[in-house]
Amino acid sequence: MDAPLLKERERATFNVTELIHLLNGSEEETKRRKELESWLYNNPVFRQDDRYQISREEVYERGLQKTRELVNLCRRKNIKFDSLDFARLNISTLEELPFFLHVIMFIPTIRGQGTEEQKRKWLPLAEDLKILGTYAQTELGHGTFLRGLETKATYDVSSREFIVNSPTITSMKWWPGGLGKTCNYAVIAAQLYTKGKCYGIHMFIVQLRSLEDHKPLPGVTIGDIGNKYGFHTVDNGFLRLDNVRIPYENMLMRYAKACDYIPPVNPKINYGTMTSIRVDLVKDASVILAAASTIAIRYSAVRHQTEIRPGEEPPVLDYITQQFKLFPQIATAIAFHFAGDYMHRIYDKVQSEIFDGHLSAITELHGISAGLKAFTTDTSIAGVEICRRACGGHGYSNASGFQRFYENWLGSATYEGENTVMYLQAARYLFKCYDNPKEAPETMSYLRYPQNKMEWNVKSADDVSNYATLITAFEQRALSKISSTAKKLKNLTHYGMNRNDAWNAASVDILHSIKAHCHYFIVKNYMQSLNHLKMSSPLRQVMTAVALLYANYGIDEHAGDFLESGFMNGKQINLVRAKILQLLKEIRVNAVAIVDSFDFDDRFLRSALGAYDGNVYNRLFKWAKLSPLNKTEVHSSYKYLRRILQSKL
Ligand SMILES: CCCCCCC/C=C/C(=O)SCCNC(=O)CCNC(=O)[C@H](O)C(C)(C)COP(=O)(O)OP(=O)(O)OC[C@H]1O[C@@H](n2cnc3c(N)ncnc32)[C@H](O)[C@@H]1OP(=O)(O)O
Ligand SMILES: Cc1cc2nc3c(=O)[nH]c(=O)nc-3n(C[C@H](O)[C@H](O)[C@H](O)COP(=O)(O)OP(=O)(O)OC[C@H]3O[C@@H](n4cnc5c(N)ncnc54)[C@H](O)[C@@H]3O)c2cc1C
Repeated sequence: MDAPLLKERERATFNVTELIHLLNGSEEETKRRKELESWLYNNPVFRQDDRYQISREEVYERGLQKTRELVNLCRRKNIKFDSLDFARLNISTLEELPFFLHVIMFIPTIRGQGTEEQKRKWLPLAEDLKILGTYAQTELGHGTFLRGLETKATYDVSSREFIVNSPTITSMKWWPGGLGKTCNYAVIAAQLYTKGKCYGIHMFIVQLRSLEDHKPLPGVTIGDIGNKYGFHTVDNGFLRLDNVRIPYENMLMRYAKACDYIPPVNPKINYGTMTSIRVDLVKDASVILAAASTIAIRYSAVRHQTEIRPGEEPPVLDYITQQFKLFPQIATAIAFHFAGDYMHRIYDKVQSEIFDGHLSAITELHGISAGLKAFTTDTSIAGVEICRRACGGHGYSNASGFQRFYENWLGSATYEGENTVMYLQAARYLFKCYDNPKEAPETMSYLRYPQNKMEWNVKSADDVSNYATLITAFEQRALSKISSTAKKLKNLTHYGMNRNDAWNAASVDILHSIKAHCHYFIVKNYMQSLNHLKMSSPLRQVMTAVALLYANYGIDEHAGDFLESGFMNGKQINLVRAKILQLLKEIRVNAVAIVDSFDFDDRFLRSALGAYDGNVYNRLFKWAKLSPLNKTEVHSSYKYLRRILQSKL
């Protein structure tokens, strides 16, 4: 192992294994995760060393080979698709596999919106992979505005069938994962028409390809939408339906009935699958940022460059600017880890209420999940890029491992709800609670108390080491934004603007308000989670420093907000900045040990810069030699080069 990483690990002041188990939930959870990973990583099909030297078609084919291996493994080990074990396996492959949507959206939509009879029919087929489905909602012309979707499902009473049709080019389904070449079924979001009346979006199970030869069925035009930033293993596809007839029983009718139409108690119950993925994305944001931080910190500990003191070329991790870039990323990854735990707890609670027929909580769940999905994906996407840039030239190489994270994760700002739209959806709920504070859920309970123009009684750097004062700072910042925006909305409507135009006119302020609220929630949840966790005092000291860094860094990053709120003054902002420098120094000794606690296998990171042994340069050279251009000493295209060299200008 590279000596610098050895020395870094020897300097650690806490037990790495204790933090690994804390982040995994328990020692047993850690053991189970590592066992599952070993089943994957020991399988050569999950290799990735030549990932950037193969074509899109080979990448897609590899994706299907991995799917086959993953499915065989699940069958051998009796791992169900809706199990925690499968979720762990899935994140460990960190490849969006072609059948991915089948597991995370097609099956859950049937499970959540099918009648008992429909579940009895379709779930065994889907769980046994007799059929492979996707979630086909987005169209060429509409992704966000679901009420604007154009695909039609017209009920034909005489034949007891639905006629599913794409009436225009913009109504073609566009983007669904696995739609292009993999899936033979889809849950299709379509406007339900019966007896000449439109009843809005409902979900319909439609067969797309023959189960015998996989050819498209009559009336089905289908294919891949072409190359994208990432998701190369996934055949995101297009689909045009030309009056395809499906049986009456293929409309998912747990909450609505087509014949003599009975509407769902809450029409947005049909959107439940999207909410479940948004909840997952909060924890995924933590994993992606933790992986990128691991690569950047380990590399920064072995990369020596220039001098602080003459004659000494230090690891770049000794530069305060490098620490200022990277340590907040570690802190953010841990903050989002706890936010993801919170989201899953809330989701499970609401799901059980929904299955008991109580739908009231779905608006709150939507409001919270939409906001945190946008906040954590936006922040982590930016964080991965900060980590990449912190690795200089080698960070720009595919050998760094960053591109694979980045190219797939970039999509999270768009899929499952474009982030601006999600922020505004969350804000819609936030301002409703502001106007009716008694209805505010626990996550917005601070709205119940009028904003007091409190002065932050912070006199020294030590005062910014107190969770309560920091939580109050973020609370007051959010309240200040929300109340001033609410006043703006009130003025706009008072002077005659209708509510929707006023909302649009104030939407930039609304965006700032909901982001401030999300930030407050993340800080509060982070600190309260740490307070509830049992840990040794050496570990608590480290975790406290990291949590304080997350909060103080957030104040520094948005200093204008805190000053504008009147809650802090310039002197106090400087105290925060002094505290940040003190925390960077305190964390430095444990930086490598903290990312070791994220416990990523090298075969997950697939990074010459972030491997556990720190043997960067040999790994880079070995990877470079894989380049197809190096198959021959003189490339076959030399004939062109020769002409260039011999040509006369
Ligand atoms: C590792 C992860 C891998 C992921 C792989 C990628 C797979 C990707 C799959 C997809 O992308 S699937 C498609 C995702 N598409 C979307 O998310 C579309 C987003 N758009 C919408 O959700 C809606 O169009 C909208 C933005 C909510 C707007 O709809 P509408 O115009 O009807 O709403 P409003 O008039 O604003 O009223 C909103 C009203 O409805 C409630 N609500 C909205 N959504 C939900 C929901 N999901 N659950 C519960 N309630 C919802 C909202 O609270 C409002 O209620 P009220 O305020 O009126 O009470
Ligand atoms: C990798 C990937 C995988 C996907 N997989 C699937 C899938 O499996 N199934 C599926 O159905 N879909 C899928 N999608 C589609 C995805 O859900 C949509 O792209 C997404 O919902 C955004 O919709 P849109 O593309 O129409 O963007 P638009 O809504 O057109 O957004 C364009 C711009 O308009 C702005 N905007 C739109 N509405 C508003 C508003 N009300 N207020 C303010 N600004 C607004 C947005 O903020 C954005 O800046 C996938 C997309 C990607 C990138």
